[in-house]
Amino acid sequence: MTATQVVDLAIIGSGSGNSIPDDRFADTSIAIFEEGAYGGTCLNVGCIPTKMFVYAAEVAEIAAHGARLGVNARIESVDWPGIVERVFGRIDPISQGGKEYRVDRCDNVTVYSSHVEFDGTDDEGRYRLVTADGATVLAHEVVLAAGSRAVIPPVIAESGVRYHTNDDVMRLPQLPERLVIVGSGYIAAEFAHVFGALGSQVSIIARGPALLRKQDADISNRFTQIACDKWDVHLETGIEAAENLPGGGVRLHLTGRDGSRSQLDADVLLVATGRKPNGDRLNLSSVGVELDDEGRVRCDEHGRTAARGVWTLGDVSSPYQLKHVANHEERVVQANLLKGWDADDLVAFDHRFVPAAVFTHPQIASVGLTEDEARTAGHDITVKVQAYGDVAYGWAMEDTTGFCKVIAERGTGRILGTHIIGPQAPTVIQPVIQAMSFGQTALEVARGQYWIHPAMPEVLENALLGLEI
Ligand SMILES: Cc1cc2nc3c(=O)[nH]c(=O)nc-3n(C[C@H](O)[C@H](O)[C@H](O)COP(=O)(O)OP(=O)(O)OC[C@H]3O[C@@H](n4cnc5c(N)ncnc54)[C@H](O)[C@@H]3O)c2cc1C
Ligand SMILES: NC(=O)c1ccc[n+]([C@@H]2O[C@H](COP(=O)([O-])OP(=O)(O)OC[C@H]3O[C@@H](n4cnc5c(N)ncnc54)[C@H](O)[C@@H]3O)[C@@H](O)[C@H]2O)c1
Repeated sequence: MTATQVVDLAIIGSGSGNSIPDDRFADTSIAIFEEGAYGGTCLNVGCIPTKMFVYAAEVAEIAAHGARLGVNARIESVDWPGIVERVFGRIDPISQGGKEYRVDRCDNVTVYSSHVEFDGTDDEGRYRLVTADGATVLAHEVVLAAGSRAVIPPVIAESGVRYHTNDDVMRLPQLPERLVIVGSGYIAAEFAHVFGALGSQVSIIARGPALLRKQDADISNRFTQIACDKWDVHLETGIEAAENLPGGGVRLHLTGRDGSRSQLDADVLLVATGRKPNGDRLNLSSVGVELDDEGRVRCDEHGRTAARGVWTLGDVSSPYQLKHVANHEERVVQANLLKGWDADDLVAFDHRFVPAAVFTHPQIASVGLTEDEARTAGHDITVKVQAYGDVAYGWAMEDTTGFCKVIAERGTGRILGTHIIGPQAPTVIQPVIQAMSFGQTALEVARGQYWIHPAMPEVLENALLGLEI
């Protein structure tokens, strides 16, 4: 495509950005640019496929540990290629269908399947967008919804070693016998569970003294203990060099905290060392849009950048790299586009109580401040840690490691944070997210409603009741 198209609105990225055009934009001419799989990270290489693998891993985990409950089960085999086919046999058509819908059924939308960058503005102040395959689009307004990408540490990137990221590890043709994961955050914890439960020997290389260090310290410590018991975890370990082994496989040369050196061989290397916002690949300086010190596009609480008419949302600019946040920001920007740049009733992002979950094993969920953050912020706090094993459903599961930790303000009972590690943690935590969002105190949540007996959320009810307010 080489002609110049003029549009009212350009959207860069088809993840959450693809949800902007709805019936209210029927009279708006729109260009959507997508250089990768249509639908973005969450659908194609993120939340959705990972959780489909996680669920299979949960089933394997339960079967493997049934004997504890008197159910002697055995995993005969894991059909990895079958799982891959099932997951992507479902997802790929959704991505394809999403693109076809925009191309074939939305007359006001043009999809450009190419990388795009800004090239300043024209004489009329319209933004000039140029694609890698030669198209030029002039847009009155632009939404940056370009997401983020995996960061690869230079020692790995420059070594020439074969490595995978979340982009391709879920499509490996075979389950690797030995998988080494570099990194110790969300992606490392989730894939360690997936591959470990399905039968790979998993090694984790963590540069810090614990895994999931951004979590509350009690959660991070508990998870690290559990992980060290089932995986080959190397804490406080650096990577000095990486190389391909003849005949396949990789070798990492490691250095311990005490300066000791060792080697680790694996069939597959997965890199999970954080994600970088894609704003550095848009030539934003040509239109006066800035990145902050962490590489995120700077914007105000309404999603407006420094360039009039250029809005932003999701991983490319948000302090939270989470799909529910990207979707929320998309709804805010969508509403504000309809109101107009200068409207005095623009909607604002609500980042007050952003929850998150790590779908590892055991599952982890959190909202609000950690205990350390609450103390550092000077709150007078009361903390209750309630073990799953001390409530009825926890007995049923013979759970020995899960707990729910609630942090509240002494005197008022205002809930400041909640952190859960244990079965169904992302589901169990939801009443607290609701309570914090609507300003209910710990006692109001605990005693202002019934809690189904003997269901898992009783662990949360008891934690709330145990606070010394
Ligand atoms: C493995 C993994 C698991 C995850 N699991 C969860 C989870 O369970 N729960 C959760 O809340 N979050 C999860 N996330 C995070 C979540 O996926 C992201 O926060 C979310 O998808 C961000 O949406 P977005 O619309 O901002 O960006 P994206 O969905 O990444 O969309 C941006 C799109 O822009 C395109 N693009 C970028 N630059 C250009 C350009 N210059 N030209 C053309 N196209 C461009 C990209 O190809 C991409 O498709 C996970 C992430 C990963 C990696
Ligand atoms: N369930 C979910 O919601 C979910 C799941 C996966 C990913 N995500 C999102 O995607 C983001 C990216 O995930 P992630 O796990 O890559 O990032 P992360 O920020 O969770 O963890 C990155 C890890 O890499 C380590 N690290 C960074 N640089 C390193 C280096 N040079 N050498 C060795 N280790 C290094 C860090 O210490 C940390 O342990 C997450 O922050 C999260 O927002 C969310």
